[in-house]
Amino acid sequence: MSETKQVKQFEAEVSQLLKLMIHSVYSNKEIFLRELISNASDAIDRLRFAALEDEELFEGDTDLKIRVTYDADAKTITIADNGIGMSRDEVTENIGTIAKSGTREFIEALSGDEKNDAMLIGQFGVGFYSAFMVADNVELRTRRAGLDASEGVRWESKGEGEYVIEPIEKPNRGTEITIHLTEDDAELAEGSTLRHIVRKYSDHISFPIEMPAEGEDEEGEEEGEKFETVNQASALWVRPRSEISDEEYQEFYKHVAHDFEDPLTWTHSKVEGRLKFNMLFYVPGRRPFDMNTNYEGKRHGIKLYVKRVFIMDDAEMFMPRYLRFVRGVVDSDDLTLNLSREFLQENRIVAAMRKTAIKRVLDMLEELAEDGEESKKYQQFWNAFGPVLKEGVVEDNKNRDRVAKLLRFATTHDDEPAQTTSLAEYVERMQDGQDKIYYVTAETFAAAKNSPHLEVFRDKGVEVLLLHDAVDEWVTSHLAEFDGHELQSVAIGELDLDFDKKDEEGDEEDEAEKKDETPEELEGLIAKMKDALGERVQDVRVSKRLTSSPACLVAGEGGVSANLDRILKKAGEFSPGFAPVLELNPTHPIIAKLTGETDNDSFGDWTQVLYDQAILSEGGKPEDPATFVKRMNKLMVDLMG
Ligand SMILES: Nc1ncnc2c1ncn2[C@@H]1O[C@H](COP(=O)(O)OP(=O)(O)OP(=O)(O)O)[C@@H](O)[C@H]1O
Repeated sequence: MSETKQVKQFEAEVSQLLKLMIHSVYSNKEIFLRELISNASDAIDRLRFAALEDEELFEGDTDLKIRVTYDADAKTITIADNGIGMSRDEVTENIGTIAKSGTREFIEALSGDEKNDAMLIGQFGVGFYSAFMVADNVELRTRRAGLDASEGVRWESKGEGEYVIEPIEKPNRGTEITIHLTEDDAELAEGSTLRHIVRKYSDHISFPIEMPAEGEDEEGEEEGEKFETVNQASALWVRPRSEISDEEYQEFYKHVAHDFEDPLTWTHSKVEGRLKFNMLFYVPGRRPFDMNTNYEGKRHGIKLYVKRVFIMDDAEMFMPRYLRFVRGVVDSDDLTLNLSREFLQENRIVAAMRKTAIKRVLDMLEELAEDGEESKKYQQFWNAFGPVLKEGVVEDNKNRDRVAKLLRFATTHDDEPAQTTSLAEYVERMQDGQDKIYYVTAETFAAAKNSPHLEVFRDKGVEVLLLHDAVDEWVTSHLAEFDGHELQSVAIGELDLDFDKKDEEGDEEDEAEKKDETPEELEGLIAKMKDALGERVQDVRVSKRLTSSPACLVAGEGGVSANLDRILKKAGEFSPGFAPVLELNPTHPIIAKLTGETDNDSFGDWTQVLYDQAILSEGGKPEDPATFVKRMNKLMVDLMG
């Protein structure tokens, strides 16, 4: 153990962040206090939880609280808590580095432009380091609960690349942070200012936040020594909704979600049936810096409390994966205090609570999706978390229909990448006699939008959903129908868009007509092409899809689309394989030319090129690109004569 005084360098990322803090033009500097109080409250929560197992950790002091004191002359503010505290290793680990996910993305996003970067601070949230927005020196004294008084740690930094760490004697457990204010921010060290800031941002903290009694107490000879609680000091989520202001809900969100920005919406309910519990759930206003890791709900998902006592962060058993963007608190009166994660995963009470939790979150999203001013917010939600919510169609059988109603898509109706159309809107716009919901899947929006499979749909004005998220293939394979209308890929199976005829002439005649579809003069061509393509195709036939392209590939009935085949292969998963059908557009000049082609080699080249082009045009890659190019060049030279 290194029990000496050491000067250490911050990690490069921390240094960069600190520089940003020190030169910050972030307009809302006072929130540093909210961040430090939020950390203090978490530390007390963690102590109380650890003490469930080992009461000794209280060290005889169960009066859990946070104290904010100040010294106007010395220009300091001190925030002290009697929470869990930190060991020397923990200080180095937590305060010298940033373990937070998304840090790299955040640093990369910094532009050097102060205003822009200040906005990013707001999106990223910097916790402890926000102290450097108002301080030219920060001092932290801490001792981990249960360790000897001699194992206290003092940490100090000016925020300029290095910090000092040394052992101190600290009789009482917990953490004290002293902010040495800069000249510009010195006026913060004043009673009524601090009181105001605490009430504004930290009123919801469930532990008492004490400050020296002042002002009200005119007689106060002992001013400065008497303390009073300045916040409500009760768990916000157990208070009646009618008594909580929007601002309080918003500040509480920032505390639980470690977010600097307001949430988009929330739902708060008290359940008092067979089971008793409180739930408060929020939808964040934007997607976290790194969708993939933070998103998984690491650390800042749902907090579980049992009878007001904090039990754990990320109580993922209360929320299905597709709702992992939800942040908030669950507080049960029925669970016991000593429980493990494993126990909770299997628990009947938890299962019942989870069911209600899902229902509440879906209610909240439905409300947000309803018309009016709120629907803009729903769009904001969808843009941030749409791809995650979509997983619900696959994951949650019971709520599939509810989730389906919440989905939003880009479509050929406006040909814009923004996903704004609901399935209900699509159904409303369906043509007379149309009974299916058509969609195309591709890797990008552009590939979907320009897919040759859409030609006849565009011609006839039939709307098609343009899907290009990887998850869409799974969504469509699990969502067989919506509102009685089957979902149909435009790239799978045969196609019949003659809605009007069907209405007038009835199905039987229509069937008869369908069988008779290949004109005689094309039969020879088709047979020759099948021959030329061999195993590359399952079949060659005349297309009902194409109006301007010469050919396209579609999956046979019951087959997987080319897009899904590519996704599976890329992910190293088994694909049942794409056994394509090559469809031809008999009105295209190339097809007309091929009908009269007598040179077998040239016919073979044309056929292979058509096939490879069909792959390219829907976003795929020819199996043998070099041969494709060679053939193209040969044909071009031939044509040039
Ligand atoms: N008062 C405290 N008592 C004990 N540990 C603390 C205290 N303040 C901070 N820490 C430790 O330092 C870590 C880093 O704190 P910091 O505020 O930088 O980030 P955070 O709270 O983890 O996340 P965020 O940046 O999202 O707020 C915390 O996770 C905690 O382990």
